[in-house]
Amino acid sequence: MIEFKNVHKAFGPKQVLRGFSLQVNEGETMVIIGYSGTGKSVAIKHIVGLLEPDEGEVWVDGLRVDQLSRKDLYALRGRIGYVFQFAALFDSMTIGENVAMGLRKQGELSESEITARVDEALSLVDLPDVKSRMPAELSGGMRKRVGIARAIALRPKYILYDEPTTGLDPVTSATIDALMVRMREQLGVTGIVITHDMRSAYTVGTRIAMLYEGQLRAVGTVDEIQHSTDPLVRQFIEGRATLEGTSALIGVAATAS
Ligand SMILES: Nc1ncnc2c1ncn2[C@@H]1O[C@H](COP(=O)(O)OP(=O)(O)OP(=O)(O)O)[C@@H](O)[C@H]1O
Repeated sequence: MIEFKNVHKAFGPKQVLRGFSLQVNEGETMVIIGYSGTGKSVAIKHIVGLLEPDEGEVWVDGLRVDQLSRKDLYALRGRIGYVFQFAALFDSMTIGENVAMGLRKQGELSESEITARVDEALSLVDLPDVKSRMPAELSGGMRKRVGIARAIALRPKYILYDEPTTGLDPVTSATIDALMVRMREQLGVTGIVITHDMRSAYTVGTRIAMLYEGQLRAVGTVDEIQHSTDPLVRQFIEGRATLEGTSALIGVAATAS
């Protein structure tokens, strides 16, 4: 289980998280939605200790992340796959080497075991034949899938996906969505997905949380969020424009006119 408890985080004078609390249970895929710059990426970076809270706590499997020794933090990171927004593959390495990198770093498997894991991970993302290719030879969508393969090669308990479908065409996005569902259903991976794409949120989420002004605004099943009566949630999920400083209700009027 992953739990944020009243997390505050500022960068200089800029207060980003202002008492964010959220519980992510085992086996679920929690989608986090919210306006740009509201702190979604900042929140999930706390899970792997890339950021530390100014106040509040982040717990993973009963461990308080900011109080772990370096060694325990590395062990925790081994259980958490992180798929970054820009599937940052190393351009000078083959796809196979990219996927193997985390396993080599862990130093626990023999070369033949690593090869087997890389093959397995690439088949799981339906890219069995790209091992010896270079990243530049692949499309953006394929590179995202390689990023997911690299995460699952470590057989993580959790995967954090930061905007996995941003910049992809609808068909490729649907492939990535299907893959995230597969990770949960077939491998039992617990996921957290940050996305702006509501179609993707409804497809992959077992629950959806909305972050607003550094706090949890709403959390619920897909159905609950789709039927939310909170005007801010409605405005966001319906993608309605509003002018800064105007209320959500003015947004409704503007759309209707
Ligand atoms: N290391 C950092 N130093 C200073 N400011 C930061 C740092 N990381 C994030 N921020 C700021 O915190 C705010 C929240 O950023 P974050 O990336 O979490 O937003 P987000 O909700 O994920 O947005 P988006 O949907 O656009 O990715 C932004 O204003 C960002 O500039």
